[in-house]
Amino acid sequence: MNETLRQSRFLKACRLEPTDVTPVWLMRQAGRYMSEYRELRAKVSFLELCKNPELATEVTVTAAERLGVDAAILFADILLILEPMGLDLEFAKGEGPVIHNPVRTAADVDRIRWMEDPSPLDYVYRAVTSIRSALPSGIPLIGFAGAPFTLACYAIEGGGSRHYEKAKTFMYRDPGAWDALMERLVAATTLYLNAQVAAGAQVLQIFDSWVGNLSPFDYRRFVLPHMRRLFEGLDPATPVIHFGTDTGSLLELQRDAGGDIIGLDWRVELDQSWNRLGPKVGVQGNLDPTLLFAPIPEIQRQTRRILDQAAGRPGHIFNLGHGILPTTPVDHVIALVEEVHSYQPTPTN
Ligand SMILES: Cc1c2[nH]c(c1CCC(=O)O)Cc1[nH]c(c(CCC(=O)O)c1C)Cc1[nH]c(c(CCC(=O)O)c1C)Cc1[nH]c(c(C)c1CCC(=O)O)C2
Repeated sequence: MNETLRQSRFLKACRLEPTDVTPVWLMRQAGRYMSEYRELRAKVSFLELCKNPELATEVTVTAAERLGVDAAILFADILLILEPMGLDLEFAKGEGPVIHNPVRTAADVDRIRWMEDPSPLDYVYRAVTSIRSALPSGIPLIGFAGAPFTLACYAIEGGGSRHYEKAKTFMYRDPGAWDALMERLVAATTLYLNAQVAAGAQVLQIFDSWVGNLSPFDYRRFVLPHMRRLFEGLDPATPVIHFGTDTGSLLELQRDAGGDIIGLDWRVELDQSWNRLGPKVGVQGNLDPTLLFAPIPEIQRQTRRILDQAAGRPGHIFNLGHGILPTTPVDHVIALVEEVHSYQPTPTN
C-alpha cells in the first residue's frame, strides 16, 4: 500500500490515530437515490451491474466523487456469495432478494457447497482491482461481505423477513445443522474477504444487518463462536468494521467476537456506547438515515451533536446507522458530508 493511502484520514481513524477532521462515508452511498445510478439501472439489471466490473467501477467511483467522502465501498451485494454455494438468487422487481431453493432441513444444509477456492466470485475481485486503480490515491476502498448469521437468515427464509421465525426455528430445532450451515458460510466468507484484500481492498466491513433480532443469550450460543472464527481467518493487517443494526444489547458481545471498528445505529447514544466498548475499538455511525429527509439545518444540528459526542476521540468514522434510503435528496447527503468536514467542536463554556 502506498504512503498517501496509509496516511489517509480514513485508515488513520481505523488505526485509532488522530485525524484533521472526522472521516465520513455512507452505507449505500452508491444507490437509487442518485440519478446517475438510476440511469444505469434503467439499462441493466441489478445482478448484471454487480457482475460487470466496468459498470461496478463506474457506480462506485461516481458516488464517492460526487459526495466527496473519505472512502469508497465496492459495489456488490452480500447475497452474491450464496450463488456459488448452490442457492438460486434473484432480485425480483419491487420485492427485494428472493432465494428460490431456501435451506429448510439438515439435508438441505448438506447440499450447500463448501467453497473450495474463491474463484466463482472472480468478477468481484476484478471489480475491486479496477475500482482501486480508478480511485484517487488517498481514498481507501472498503470490501465487504455479509456475516454468517445474516446470510443464514436469507438462505433459510428465502428472502427478507420481519421476525426470522423460519431461521430461528431452524436454529432452535437443529443446532447441529445450524452450526454446519454457519461453518460453510464462515469458510466461504473467509476466502471471499481475503481475496478482496488481495485484489486491492484496504478495509473490510462485515454486515450483520439482522443480528439485532437475537437475544444476547442466543448470540453467544449460535453466532459468537462462528464470528470469532471468521475474524481469526482474516488478513490481520486489514482493519475490519463490524456492523449490525438494533444491536444495543449486543455491543460488548460483538466487540468480543472481533473487529477494529464497531458499527452503531441511531437507537443508541454514541458516547455511552463507546464507553461500554472501551478504548481498544473505534466506532462508526450513527445518524438516523431518515434524518436525511429533514431540513438541512436539522441535519447539520444532529451531525454536530454526534460529533460533539465523539468529542474528537480518535477512531470515530462518521456514517449513518444504516443505508441511505432510495428517495433521499442528494443535496441533503452532500450537505451532511460537508458538515462533517467543516465541523469545529462546540465550545463547552
Ligand atoms: C441486507 C443487505 C443486502 N445487501 C447489503 C446488505 C447489508 C446492508 C444492509 O443492511 O442494508 C449490502 C449492500 N448492498 C449494496 C451494497 C453496495 C455498496 C454501497 O453500500 O453503496 C452493499 C454494501 C448494493 C445494493 N443492494 C441492493 C440495491 C438496490 C438494487 C436496485 O438497484 O434495485 C443496491 C444498490 C438490493 C438489495 N440487497 C439486499 C436487499 C435487502 C436489497 C433490496 C432492498 C433494496 O433494494 O434496498 C441485501
